[in-house]
Amino acid sequence: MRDRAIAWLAENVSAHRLQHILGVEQMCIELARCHRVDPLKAAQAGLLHDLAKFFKPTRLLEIAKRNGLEIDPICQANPHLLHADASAIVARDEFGINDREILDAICNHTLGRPQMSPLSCIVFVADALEPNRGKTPELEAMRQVSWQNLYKSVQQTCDYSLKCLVDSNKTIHPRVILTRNWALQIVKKQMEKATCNS
Ligand SMILES: Nc1ncnc2c1ncn2[C@@H]1O[C@H](COP(=O)(O)OP(=O)(O)O)[C@@H](O)[C@H]1O
Repeated sequence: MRDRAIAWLAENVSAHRLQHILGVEQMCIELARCHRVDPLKAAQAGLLHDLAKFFKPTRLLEIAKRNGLEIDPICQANPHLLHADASAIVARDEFGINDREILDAICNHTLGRPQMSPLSCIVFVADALEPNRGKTPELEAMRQVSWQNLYKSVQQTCDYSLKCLVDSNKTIHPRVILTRNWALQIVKKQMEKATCNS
């Protein structure tokens, strides 16, 4: 499957995006080993997360409608946000992926989702932090956290994405805020527990 997926990606995304995807795949494997998640599932989700990245808005809307996805007003105005759901549909239809957890991790890679699985958390943070994203001190510090605390890393990734969206004057999909609040709540509970035990 991997070779076929890479050949498919080479035809359907840019060389730069393919590098990013391979970086996500590798970081997913390493994070999965670190956080005791199935590395095979993580590798597949990482490799397939951006299959529909270069699909045109009309195609994304058409795929979403055909598959009965709910298209909220923000996705309607910015169909590119549907590339995550569309990638999961391509993963299922072109590559025979039927594992719900893998498909969900692909769907959740851009906006996250409250209560998402550890596998989804891994793909969400790897998408933002894989090495090709750059070597700024902020990203390097976030990478450190990703090995130590997956939920803290989800929260930081949401904060980072929110800052970028505000700075570039973009409409913000509220699901990333819900994801951030969910992860923050978990981190706060972890801290309370650590204080109680000390
Ligand atoms: N919460 C959000 N609200 C609105 N747009 C978003 C949100 N999160 C990401 N985006 C936008 O969606 C696009 C895809 O995001 P992402 O999958 O993280 O892309 P990339 O891998 O290119 O960084 C980006 O252009 C980003 O600005």
